[in-house]
Amino acid sequence: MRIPFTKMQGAGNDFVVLDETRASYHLRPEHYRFLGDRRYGVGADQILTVRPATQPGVDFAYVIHNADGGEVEQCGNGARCFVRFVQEQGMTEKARIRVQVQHGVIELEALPDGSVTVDMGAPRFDHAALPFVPGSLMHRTVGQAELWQLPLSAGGRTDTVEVALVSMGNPHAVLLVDDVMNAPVEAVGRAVQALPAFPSSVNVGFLQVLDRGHVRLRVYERGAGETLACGTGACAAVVAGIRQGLLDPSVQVDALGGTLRIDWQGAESPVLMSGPATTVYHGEIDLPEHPWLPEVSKVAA
Ligand SMILES: N[C@H](CCC[C@H](N)C(=O)O)C(=O)O
Repeated sequence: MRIPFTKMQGAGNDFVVLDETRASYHLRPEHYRFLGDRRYGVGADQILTVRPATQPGVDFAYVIHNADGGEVEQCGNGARCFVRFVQEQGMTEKARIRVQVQHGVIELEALPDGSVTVDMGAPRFDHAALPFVPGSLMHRTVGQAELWQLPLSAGGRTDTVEVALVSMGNPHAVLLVDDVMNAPVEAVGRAVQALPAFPSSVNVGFLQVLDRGHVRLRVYERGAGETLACGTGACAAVVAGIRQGLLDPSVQVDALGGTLRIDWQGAESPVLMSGPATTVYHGEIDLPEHPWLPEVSKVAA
């Protein structure tokens, strides 16, 4: 099956965008894995699909699959690319659109300077929202945040990391680090994701606070590994920092791949995210009915 796609990126988090507003391709997880593969397919952290809205007062539906083929609830950098895509494709005349995702509706606005602002909705902290199953894990309270002590066994040693938990529709565990560039992102990220406390896995953020309005962040994402930027991860990290009394309501987030701005007034207010969204190229790909990919474990990441 030959399908058109658009390659896009937001602060280095990259996407394959598919238009299913006229017809569905009826893709399976193996197809999304193939599209996301950087050797056999197009290569991307996530695959974003535009579908017709199924509820009133909404312009489009927005479906997200990680590179591992799994469908997920939300993608912030992808949302900015989503609105850029539907505008460039002439699918809407609006500068501000409402888009339905798994857990609700988000509002996206493309600004004249080329950046895009997204109302990502309010964060949630209840364990069911992630989900998080604490079992016998210990925690302490700092400011408004519960900080959970997670035992990680790596290399025969058991260390403990302390995380704040935030749901942006998708699950995030955020830990504070002194030097994000030397943080053991993959080792700790994988170990946290493997814990039974996270039955649906989790995105793991490594947050370095530079001052009350400026942070550095790296994220080991569920279903994609470390990405150059994570929009929902930036939202979750800033919310976690504000709740611990470390950050002001408006924060510049420096990710490896670019800069995002996150604003949150606390409590039930929505998290607002601003940042870049770029179309890289348009293409077509012959998608095999039964794509073959090597075992990831045998192939260097
Ligand atoms: N890996 C995430 C989805 C993509 C999030 C990220 N790319 C963003 O910009 O928010 C998850 O499994 O929840």
